[in-house]
Order: sequence, then C-alpha cells, then structure tokens
Amino acid sequence: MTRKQKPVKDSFVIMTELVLPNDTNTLNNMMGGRMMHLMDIAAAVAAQKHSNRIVVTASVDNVSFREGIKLGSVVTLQAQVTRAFSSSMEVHIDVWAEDIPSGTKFKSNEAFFTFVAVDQSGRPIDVPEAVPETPEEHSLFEGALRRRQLRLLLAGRLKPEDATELKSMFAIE
Ligand SMILES: CCCCCCCCCCCCCCCC(=O)SCCNC(=O)CCNC(=O)[C@H](O)C(C)(C)COP(=O)(O)OP(=O)(O)OC[C@H]1O[C@@H](n2cnc3c(N)ncnc32)[C@H](O)[C@@H]1OP(=O)(O)O
Repeated sequence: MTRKQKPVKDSFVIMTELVLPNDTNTLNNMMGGRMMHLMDIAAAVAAQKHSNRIVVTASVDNVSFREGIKLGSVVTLQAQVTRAFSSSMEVHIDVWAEDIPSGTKFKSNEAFFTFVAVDQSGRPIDVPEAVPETPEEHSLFEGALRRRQLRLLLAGRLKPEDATELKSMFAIE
C-alpha cells in the first residue's frame, strides 16, 4: 500500500505568548523550563497536524538560550515538520522574542524535536510522508536523516557502523 503524502507546510504552527511574572526568574527573565514547555507544545501540535494522531515527545536536540527574554516580552514560536520517517517526525522550531514598546525583536531559540505518533495503547504507528516544497524545506528535509542518525546514536539506538549518512560526512577520499 502506498503511503499517504502531505506537504510539510500543512503542519505549520504559530503560537504567541506574553511573558508574565509567573514565567520569570529573579532577574525578571523568562525561565528556560517555561520556554521548553511552550516549545514542546507548539512542536507537538505541528506533529499532530501532520499525523492526525496522538504524539509523544521522543527527544529534543540541543536547545540554547542566546539572550534573556524580559518580563512583558511577546514570544512567538513557529514550528513545522521537516521530515517523517516511519512513526517518528522531526519538527523544527524557531522562537522570536519581541519587546513591543522599544520595537526590538530577536531570535532567541531554535531546536529540533522528535515526536512519535502512537495508537490508543501507546504503540508507534506509521505517519504520512512529509513532502518539502520550498528550498528551505528541502534543506531541512535533507539534513533530517543526518540529525536522526546522530540522535539515535547518542540514545544508544543505532550502532556507529550503521550511521552511514553521518559517516559519509567524515569520509576521507
Ligand atoms: C484524543 C486526544 C488527543 C489529545 C489532544 C490534545 C493535544 C494537545 C497537544 C498537546 C500536546 C503535548 C504533547 C506533549 C508530548 C509529551 O510530552 S509526551 C510525554 C513525554 N514522552 C513520553 O512519555 C514518551 C515515552 N516514550 C515512549 O513512549 C516510547 O519510547 C516511544 C517514543 C513511543 C518509542 O517507542 P519504542 O517502543 O521504543 O518504539 P520503536 O518502534 O523502537 O521506535 C519508534 C520510533 O521512535 C523513534 N525513537 C525512539 N526513541 C527515540 C529517540 N530517543 N530519539 C528519536 N527517535 C526515537 C524510533 O527511531 C522510531 O522511529 P521510526 O523509525 O518509526 O520513524
């Protein structure tokens, strides 16, 4: 049976939040854990839109915090599936922080999340293929295999000798 295909853009999610006092530390900057919570939700909704299934977070790649986000800032999260494998989907997320009174805006975070679509019993279930269309979507799609091998290697789920895509990056002619 041929697998259903869906354009990656159909999974696009945009979420806007205001940084409130409960979200901040004693320096009045947004707490990292609160940011990761928002990122998890936005990325999960993108994976749900692609799969039309319940999804669980399987892994989160490196998340770095470049600059503090002040109380009262507006945070905008943009998430989209980059590639689907069998039951898993990689989601790319960009986060922007904006201080509206001063008119300043900067990109505060970027990350890749992996979600797995599951059935009612929590067992992994196949998802549609994700089809990239724009040059940026193609670039994220191509890199997804390499990133998948790296995260599965680090999770002890892939043997180094099977990480062919990764090895090809370091192959010496
Ligand atoms: C009806 C109402 C709907 C609800 C409407 C409301 C929704 C409103 C939206 C809000 C949404 C919030 C969403 C929060 C989402 C959580 O926070 S969920 C809580 C945190 N996460 C968990 O509890 C997950 C716990 N882990 C597990 O359940 C299992 O390990 C997993 C992830 C299902 C994998 O199960 P497994 O038995 O190891 O399966 P296995 O066949 O070996 O692997 C399956 C796939 O997982 C991949 N995988 C496994 N481990 C990893 C890893 N470490 N890294 C990357 N990929 C991995 C495999 O590569 C494989 O991929 P494919 O080759 O199939 O593409």
